[in-house]
Parts: sequence; C-alpha cells; structure tokens
Amino acid sequence: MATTVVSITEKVLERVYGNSKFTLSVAGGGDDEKPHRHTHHHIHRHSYDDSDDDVCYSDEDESAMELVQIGAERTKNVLILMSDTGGGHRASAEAIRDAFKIQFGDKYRIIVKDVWKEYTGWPLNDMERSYKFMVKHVQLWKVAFHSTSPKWIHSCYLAAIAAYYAKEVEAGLMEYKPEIIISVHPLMQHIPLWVLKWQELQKRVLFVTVITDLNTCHPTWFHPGVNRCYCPSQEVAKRALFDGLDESQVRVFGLPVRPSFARAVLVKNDLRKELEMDLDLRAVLLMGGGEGMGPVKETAKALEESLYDRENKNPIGQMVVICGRNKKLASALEAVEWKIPVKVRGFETQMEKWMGACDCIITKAGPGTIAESLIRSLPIILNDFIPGQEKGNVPYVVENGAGVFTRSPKETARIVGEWFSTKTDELEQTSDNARKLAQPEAVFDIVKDIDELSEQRGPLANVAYTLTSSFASLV
Ligand SMILES: CCCCC/C=C\C/C=C\CCCCCCCC(=O)OC[C@H](CO[C@@H]1O[C@H](CO)[C@H](O)[C@H](O)[C@H]1O)OC(=O)CCCCCCC/C=C\C/C=C\CCCCC
Ligand SMILES: O=c1ccn([C@@H]2O[C@H](COP(=O)(O)OP(=O)(O)O)[C@@H](O)[C@H]2O)c(=O)[nH]1
Repeated sequence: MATTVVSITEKVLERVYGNSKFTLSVAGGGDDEKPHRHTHHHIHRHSYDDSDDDVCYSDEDESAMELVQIGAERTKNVLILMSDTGGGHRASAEAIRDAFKIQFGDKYRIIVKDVWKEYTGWPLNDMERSYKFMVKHVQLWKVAFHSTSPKWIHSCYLAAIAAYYAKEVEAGLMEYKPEIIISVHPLMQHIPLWVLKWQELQKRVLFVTVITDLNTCHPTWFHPGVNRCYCPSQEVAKRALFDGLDESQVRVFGLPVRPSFARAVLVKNDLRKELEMDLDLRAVLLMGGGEGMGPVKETAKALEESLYDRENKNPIGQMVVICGRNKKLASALEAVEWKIPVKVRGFETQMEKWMGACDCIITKAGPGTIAESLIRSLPIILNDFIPGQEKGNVPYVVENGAGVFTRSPKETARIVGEWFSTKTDELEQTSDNARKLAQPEAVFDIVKDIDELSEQRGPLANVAYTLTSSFASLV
C-alpha cells in the first residue's frame, strides 16, 4: 500500500476547493539557502484516493492546521529578481529587502536572487559577463540598446527565450514559492510573467516592477501585465504611460536606496575617525559604479595635482577612491605614492559611511550612486555615462543644479580644486540643491504600497501554489 504524506492544510483546501490534484512541498530555508539546480522541481502530485493510501500528518502540518483554524496570517514569500549587471540592481534589491524588514518585521520573507543565473543557460545565465563586455565596447552596447528598443524586437527575443527556458524559469520561481515577485531588472518582466501566465498563476501572484533607471530607461522595463510599476521620476512615468501602462499601474516614489542611507544619523567627523581619514582636509570621493568604470585612474592623477599646493608643499584636500569590483584598478592605484592623503578601496559594503565622510563625489552617471549622493547632499561631478540607460541621468543632475558634467579629468580636478579653495560657496549651494532632489523615503513608500496591494488581495493569494498544475508537465 502506497504511503503519501498529505498535510492537513492540503486536506482543508481540498475540501474547500474540491479536486486540487497538485500540491507543493512545504516551504523552507531563508535568504541564504542555496537551491539545487533543478531539472525537476518541488511540485508533487498526490493521489487523494484515501482508501488506497496511508495518510501521515507531521507536526508541522498540525501547527499549519492550527494556523488555518485560527485564521492567523502566515509569512509571505517575496522573491526579488535581480542580476549583477552593474551594482545598482543588487543595491536596489537590498534596499527593498531591508525596508520590508524594518517596516514589517517577519510578515514577509524576502529572497533576493538572480534566478536566471542559477537555473537557466546561455545567454541568461551569463548576463553579467556579456554586459561587462558590451559596455567596455561602448558602441556595441549602444547598438544593442537601441536596436532592441522597438517592442516587437525585444518581445520576439524574450518570447523565444521564455519558451526555451520555461521549465527552468518555472523551477527557479517555484523553488521560493513567492506570493509576491519584485523585478528590479529590465530583462526580468517578460519571461517570468509568461511563465506565471502558463502556470495560471498570474492572477494570484503579485508581480511588480521597480525601475532603477532615472530617465532614459530601456522599454523592456515596461510590461502591461504587472500589478504595479514603480517609477523613480515623472520622466520615467511618462514613458511608462506612453508604452501602454495604465495610470492605475504607475506610482512615482523615487529610486529605492538602502535604508542605511536614509535613516542613519551620520556625523562627518566621527566617520572620518572611524575610516582613518584626515579630520581637517576637505575630501573628494572618486568612483565608477560597482565595476569601477570610467576614467578613474586618470582623474585620480589629475586630482593629486589640483589638491596639492606646490608653493607651500601642502595638500589642500584628500581623496577616497572606491574601485568596486575592479581589482586591477585598485592594485594600480595602491602602487602609487601620493602627495596628498589618499584611500584606495575595493568593493565597499558601507557606502553610506564613505559618502558621509566626503564633501563631493566624482562618478559615472549610475542611477544608484546618484540617488545615494543626493541623500548625502554630495555635489556631483559626472565624468561618464553608459549610452542608453544612463544618458538621461546627466541632465537630471545638471539641470537640477546638483552637479556638473565633464569628461575631462583635468577639468574635473580643476572644479574640485576650486570647490575646496576659492569657490566654497558654490560647493555649499550645489550641496543644498542635491539635498532638495533627494528622496530618502522612496523605498519605504514602495514597500508600503506593495503591502497594501498584497492586503487587498486577501487570503486567496496565499494558496496559489497548492492549486496549480505544472507547466513542466504540459510540455
Ligand atoms: C543589429 C544588432 C542587433 C544587436 C542585438 C542583438 C542581440 C541582443 C543583444 C543584447 C541584448 C541587449 C539588451 C538590451 C536591453 C537591456 C535593457 C537595459 O537597460 O539593460 C541594462 C542592464 C544593465 O543595467 C544597468 O546597469 C547600469 C550599470 O552599469 C545602470 O545601473 C543601469 O541603471 C542599469 O539599468 O543590462 C543588461 O542587463 C544587459 C544584459 C545583457 C545580456 C546580453 C545577452 C546577449 C546575448 C544574446 C541576446 C539574447 C537575449 C537578449 C534579449 C534582449 C532583448 C531585449
Ligand atoms: O564598492 C562599491 C561600489 C559601488 N557600490 C554600490 O553599487 C551601486 C552602483 O550602482 P549604479 O547604478 O550607480 O551603477 P552600476 O554599478 O549599476 O553601473 C551603488 O548603489 C553603489 O553604492 C557599492 O555598494 N560598493
């Protein structure tokens, strides 16, 4: 006689909903849990022919039964889809995760994952490397970005990929049994939404997009099938409406930045002590996104000259260079004997501290770094941008008086030299403008809105995975 483990919860649902044939195994694990790469997944078929089966109830099942009986709310799974193409998507994903925890405690279990990388094959599992290669050969990226902008082109590409990797994506999504899926990546709308549709889960799983580009974003961000599309600016919202989203789907709160930027009270002098920086000299932070891109080395050399008073043989400023994951850049800069105080760092996890300890920033036009700098009131010198998605960030900063744009390392160094000596008023004014543009509460507004949406759906959403058949079993 076959033995089947069937939970009381399933039995209750079976009674309520009739002939539910398929159930999922009980959720487990946390954020750090490493899933197996699946060729099959956790959807098990159960026979409900009780006369033939011995039915076992586990302790877990019994407590689940109690929960069902008293109508208690259980933890909801939230899956955040991201990829390390640049550093911004992970930073936004972590911002949302941290805000959920601060705002709602254990009500939600947040899982941040690059599902493509873990479950699919080429090209989806290799986007980081492909992206790095393409932005290095910037004309190639420009062509790829613009040639894939028309809807019919990217829809065809993505439909083909979705069909090819349907089973794998399904397995990736099902592993975490999300009640809510949040995409913070431009290439993570179409494929999961198609899979949810095939799974007949689209009405039950909440799917929202949080756009992490401030202005000229790629149209793959916009998918009319989402429950919400969070736009960081009015400009992006206009594009969303133009691309077919309804006003009811669009919300504008700002770009999500980690709560450690928004909520922490940071005192510059304390930070400088902690980071072993000079306490008296003004400081410039030089960086190039998560990958340490742009003319960082040339700019550092030029700054060394402009921040050194040759006459008095004294530095008039100090410099922090954060190289991100660019190890080659970090070792090249570490080998230099500098005339001014310089700190060279690799990938830093406490960016809010380094930003809080400095007086201005030089960076490529990455949206994450810009939004964070605005919160820390840092005047910004943009020295580069990636064509396409970062182009519009330049006027966003410059036209709002929060910074300047120049590609010339010498010109950059000259501006910083003046800000630290003869033009301190300009530095102050630019800092004030930056503060006015900052939206530190955006991430909290986003998670509160997602929570409201989820509450509006009611308890039915919680049973999504117990009622569904497997796409894999259909193909
Ligand atoms: C006539 C020539 C045809 C060329 C086209 C041929 C094939 C397609 C090749 C490449 C696809 C290009 C995708 C373009 C859409 C990308 C949308 C977008 O904005 O992507 C940005 C992200 C990176 O995020 C950004 O990071 C920045 C930091 O550096 C910054 O933070 C910014 O704010 C972020 O938005 O880019 C990607 O993730 C790119 C992934 C590259 C994937 C390459 C895969 C190439 C292989 C085969 C193509 C197959 C599938 C691609 C489907 C594309 C459909 C649009
Ligand atoms: O050493 C580093 C370098 C960068 N960042 C973060 O990486 C993100 C970079 O995002 P952005 O959109 O500016 O550029 P991208 O790296 O995506 O090109 C920002 O949140 C940075 O604070 C970080 O945490 N540590």
